[in-house]
Amino acid sequence: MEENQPEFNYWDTPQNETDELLREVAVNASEQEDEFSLRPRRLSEYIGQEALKDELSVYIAAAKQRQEALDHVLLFGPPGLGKTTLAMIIANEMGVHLKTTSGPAIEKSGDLVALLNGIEPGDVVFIDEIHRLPTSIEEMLYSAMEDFFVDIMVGQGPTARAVHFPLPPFTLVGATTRPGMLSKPMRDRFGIINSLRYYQPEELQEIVKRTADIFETPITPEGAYAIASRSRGTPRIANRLLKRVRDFAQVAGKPAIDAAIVEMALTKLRVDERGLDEIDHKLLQTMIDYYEGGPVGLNTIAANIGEEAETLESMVEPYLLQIGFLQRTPRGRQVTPAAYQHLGMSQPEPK
Ligand SMILES: Nc1ncnc2c1ncn2[C@@H]1O[C@H](COP(=O)(O)OP(=O)(O)OP(=O)(O)O)[C@@H](O)[C@H]1O
Repeated sequence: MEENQPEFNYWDTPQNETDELLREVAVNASEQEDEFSLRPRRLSEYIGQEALKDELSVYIAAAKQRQEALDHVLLFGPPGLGKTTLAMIIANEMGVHLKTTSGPAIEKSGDLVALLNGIEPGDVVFIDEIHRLPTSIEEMLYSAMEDFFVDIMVGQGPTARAVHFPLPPFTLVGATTRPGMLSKPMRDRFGIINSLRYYQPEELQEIVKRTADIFETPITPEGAYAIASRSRGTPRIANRLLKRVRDFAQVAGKPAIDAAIVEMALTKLRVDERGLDEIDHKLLQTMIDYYEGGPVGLNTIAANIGEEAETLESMVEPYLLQIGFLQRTPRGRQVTPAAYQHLGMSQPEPK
């Protein structure tokens, strides 16, 4: 660090916007309280993703033995598969603090400094939706990740000055649903890169049973399996469906959640036996009714059904691709024979 550069204290800088940031964190915290209590806290309680868990447990043990910060970790995969939960577990297993934020919440260099201010050696900093960081912040992160410092400009015009902000070694855990949108230099700075895959129904069944235990709600194995098989391979959806089915079971005076009440509740919620909901049906039906099943571009589909193309691409389409109901072709998306069959429709003859 150059000698004439003053130590920067974010909290003393005029016009800081930390209040805004803290308010945002408080709102998010109350929304996430319920989810937080469902999150497993140790790697051994985290169900499924066996290969990823095996790998991580070696890296964590090695880093702890060397008394070093864990290498930076990049997790990618569709929403709700447990990336945030894993970041919390990593911090827990390493025995360090966790600071969390998301890409869109960091707009200015001051936001990044506020995030990194006060971290202790080895701490975990979690950035969800890391692909949505502004480019200027991403570039500042390079030095933070590689050499543990950030340089920022403070003030404007002739009084502007660069301030060097040293950091202790820390672990950045980045999560993204869109790995392709991450720049190569950013990607290259992560030592551990791993994807999360959709869960098998048996794994989700275990997650549902675990959550039902936490809620002290009796559930039969068949009931748990019925929820699991309609949860699009996604724990967050499994937990959400369980909460709704629990309401139906309670009002119906059922002593335990069984397959019959799941069937009744999920039919009412318009979740079909493959876990497709209204938006999936709307997407497939629009492609079939107006575009003979495709190929048709995602933007065109999005405009037709009144959804953002990005929402379709990151939240809706991955599961439809995974179960083979949609196909990506160079000319756009195409509905597959399996989807026609599921919808009880016959596929038009190719022209
Ligand atoms: N492997 C797992 N075992 C048990 N519960 C899990 C597992 N993975 C996720 N969950 C539960 O599913 C919910 C969603 O997980 P989480 O928020 O970590 O997903 P995510 O991938 O980070 O999603 P997003 O990226 O959208 O934040 C949480 O309530 C968590 O407790």
